[in-house]
Amino acid sequence: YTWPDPQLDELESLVYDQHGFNSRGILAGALDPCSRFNFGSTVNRSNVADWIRTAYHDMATHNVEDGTGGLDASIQFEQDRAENAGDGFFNSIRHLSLGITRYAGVADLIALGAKTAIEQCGGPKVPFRGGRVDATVPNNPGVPEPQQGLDSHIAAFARQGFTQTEMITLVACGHSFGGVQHSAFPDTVPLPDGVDDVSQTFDSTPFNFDNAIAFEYVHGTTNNPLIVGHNDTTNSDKRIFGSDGNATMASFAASPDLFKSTCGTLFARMLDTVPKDVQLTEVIEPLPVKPQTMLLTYMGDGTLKLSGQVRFWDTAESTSRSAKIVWADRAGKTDTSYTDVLSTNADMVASALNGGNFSVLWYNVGPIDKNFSVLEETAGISKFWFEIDEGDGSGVRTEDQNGVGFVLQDSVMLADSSCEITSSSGSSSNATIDIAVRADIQPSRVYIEYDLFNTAPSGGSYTTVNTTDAQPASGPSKRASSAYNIWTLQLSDSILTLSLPRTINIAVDAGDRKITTASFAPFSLLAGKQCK
Ligand code: HEM
Repeated sequence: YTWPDPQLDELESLVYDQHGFNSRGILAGALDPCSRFNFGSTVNRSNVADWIRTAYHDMATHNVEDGTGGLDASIQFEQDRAENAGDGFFNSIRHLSLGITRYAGVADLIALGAKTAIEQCGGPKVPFRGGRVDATVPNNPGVPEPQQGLDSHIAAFARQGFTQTEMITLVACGHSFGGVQHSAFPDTVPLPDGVDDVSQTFDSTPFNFDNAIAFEYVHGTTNNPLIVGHNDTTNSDKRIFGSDGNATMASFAASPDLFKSTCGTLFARMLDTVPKDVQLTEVIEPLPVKPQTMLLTYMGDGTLKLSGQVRFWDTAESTSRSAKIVWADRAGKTDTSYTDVLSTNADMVASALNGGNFSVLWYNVGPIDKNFSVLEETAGISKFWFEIDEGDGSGVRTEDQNGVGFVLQDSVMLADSSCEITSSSGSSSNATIDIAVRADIQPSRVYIEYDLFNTAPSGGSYTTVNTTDAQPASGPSKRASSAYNIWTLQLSDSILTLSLPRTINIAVDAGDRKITTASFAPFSLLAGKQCK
């Protein structure tokens, strides 16, 4: 895709900004190490296993015939059903919902959680698409349970869109992680003396993806409670794995690579099983060069400040490299003076999932100690791009999205006269957000938009986009120019308390056009700049 695209930019960041500088924390941050469990001390439980099981149970209500159900976060309303025994769903959703925004809802975060867990903990690469739509009511029941017979399981997977061989595979892929808990399945897993609860694992490596689930089954060394459980009625993995004479499981026991690649395909199908009217995005690939939070600030002294950061994917640190940003003015023309350095330092490195075998390098726009470039207000900007010289004689490389450039509007932006008033105790702030609107725009409305995090009485989490309108500003501190007019609004910290993440964007409606800025965190941007 081409930058900027607010939804795809956010999804791309959730998928790829996982470790190191500018990492998001919510996903891979909770899987480090893979045995990490945020909700108690039951031996052998993990976030990894809970997130994968949550995605399967949410998807498992899908009906290929009528297109209902699928990965749509309806699991939020289905947790009192016997087929959803255990507290793993509640825990997973509580954590993953911290990441929701108007661009990615609970269902996308559930899918991202599973994808990240699988990849971070030794599993196959799972291509990711976004755009799932959160259900507001429960779906029809239909998650398979261990006491049900083989015919019932074959029928349930067929309803979900999977053949018998795919059923064997998907169960093995999922049960490469985690185990069965006594508290949720007391008839399947007995409680040893001296502990409150226990989880008996499906294989000897419950926190990492590998083919031990198949190897130990085929070689008769398994301790999987759904295979060697004392109560044969609940030995569903035994019936499922043996249902084709062990052919599929034997092939996985013999080849870790076959198991991994087959699981990659089926996990992706599992995550992309959605209600029929949902249109998923393209597969989110990392942008090789990705600007982030590129913001213009109206300085009121004839200049605009351009700040932001740029991520170079699969790029190692190099002392011989020089990199610069170049821009075109509002009229589309460039000039030898329309350029500045990009700068980086040793802290600005990141890496991909699973440790990654390559580096990701971030750069500041402008000198490292400034992190901005200065533009002429009268000239403005329409787009920018990057010129990289590796210093190895190969010449200058231009990164401009195949000639399109990185388009940036200069019609509306934050004004530098914005400031905050911190309460005497320092516990709350009120911000004055001043907004510069280009004088040749006739706005019908100037406002900010921010996501508010809500919890419905039924237990579901969702976001709403709230707005606060600005008014034309007056007074000497609001330095309008012939090129820009100033609008202003008040924003209280308490408004943003429920906002996750605490970011806003400025928007202008003009005619049938809506023009918006990138989102920014107002209070951290103002950073104690007190109103006079
Ligand atoms: C006939 C189909 C299936 C049955 C009967 C079944 C049954 C079970 C049971 C009884 C548990 C224990 C849950 C607990 O103690 O909280 C479990 C755990 C788990 N299941 Fe399945 N499962 C099936 C299919 C799948 C599939 C297709 C996946 C994913 C692709 C999956 C992923 C998991 C994971 C990751 C766990 C571990 C959870 C943890 O350790 O907290 N299961 N399953």
